[in-house]
Amino acid sequence: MECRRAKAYSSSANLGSGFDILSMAHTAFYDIVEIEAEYGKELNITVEANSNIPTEIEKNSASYPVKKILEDIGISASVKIKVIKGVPEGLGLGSSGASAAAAVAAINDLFNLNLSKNDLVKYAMYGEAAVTGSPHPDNVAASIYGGVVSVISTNPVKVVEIPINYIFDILLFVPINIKIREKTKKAREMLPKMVSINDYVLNSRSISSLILGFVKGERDLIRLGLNDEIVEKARLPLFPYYPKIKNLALKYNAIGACVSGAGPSILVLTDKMTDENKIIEEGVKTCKEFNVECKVIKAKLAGGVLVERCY
Ligand SMILES: Nc1ncnc2c1ncn2[C@@H]1O[C@H](COP(=O)(O)OP(=O)(O)OP(=O)(O)O)[C@@H](O)[C@H]1O
Ligand SMILES: N[C@@H](CCO)C(=O)O
Repeated sequence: MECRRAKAYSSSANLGSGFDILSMAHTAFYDIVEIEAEYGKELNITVEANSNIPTEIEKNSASYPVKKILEDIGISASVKIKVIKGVPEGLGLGSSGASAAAAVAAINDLFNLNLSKNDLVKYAMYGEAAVTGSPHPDNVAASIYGGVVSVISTNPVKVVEIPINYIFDILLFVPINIKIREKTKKAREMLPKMVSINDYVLNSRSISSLILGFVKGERDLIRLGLNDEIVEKARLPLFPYYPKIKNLALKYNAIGACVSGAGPSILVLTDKMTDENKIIEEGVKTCKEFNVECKVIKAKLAGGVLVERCY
């Protein structure tokens, strides 16, 4: 039996107004997916995990993309998938996406499929569909590529890595006593079907400012860009502490703050001008005011998915 082990990092999607477009991989957490396989008469996939995630093939974000790849290519094999969760689930940290990213990278290497990174993203999106009912591409793109990415097309999938020319650190406020079942699915149902032209313009300005800020290495543009008028506002009941945390992050001179993915975690970008300790101290107190216990994780930008042989 051949075996591959892949490691994929957590991610924060959206980055303000880049809903389903922008995402950032970070070193906060990672998932490992090990896949063992041997050719057989028919396709048979089993999943085991070290946490309470579903192990039905079509409901697990690691196994469903693997099934899709092997069916499309026409490979009959007996496949054992082991998911070792490191990214906490349902907290807006791209947990389902990290498993999907690791799984597609492992199966690609195991069967020498030579799929491009965009193909890996395409298949990993099935993992998100399995979990949330919609194949959002942003988390899986960041976990596969690493760094900060922009998904500029989904049909066909095209992901662009954004050159980052400003050095920053990452703080994540992670609520540890909130558990919302099918959180991303619910958060997507909260979104408006129509938006005003005014909000559309404001969001377009923010997204262009953020991308230009990263590329040109201009702090002020990144700060201006980390804003959203549509998605974060519609989902505010899921993270009522967010406006207060964002205000104090800006008060203590963070570069900016936004909701991490569909929440409830909050992403704060900092640099040497930021009073991080104050943000952490007052941010944790703010969470408590809302009866939420927040753990603060410091992280850096992470690289893309890595695959090795299992020994
Ligand atoms: N391999 C997997 N890893 C993590 N969650 C999984 C996996 N397979 C299925 N799930 C289910 O998906 C849900 C987590 O997905 P959800 O979209 O709510 O969170 P997330 O991926 O952490 O957040 P976000 O997409 O906002 O970053 C949980 O209910 C979990 O049981
Ligand atoms: N773009 C997705 C990311 C989920 O992590 C959403 O906000 O629903």
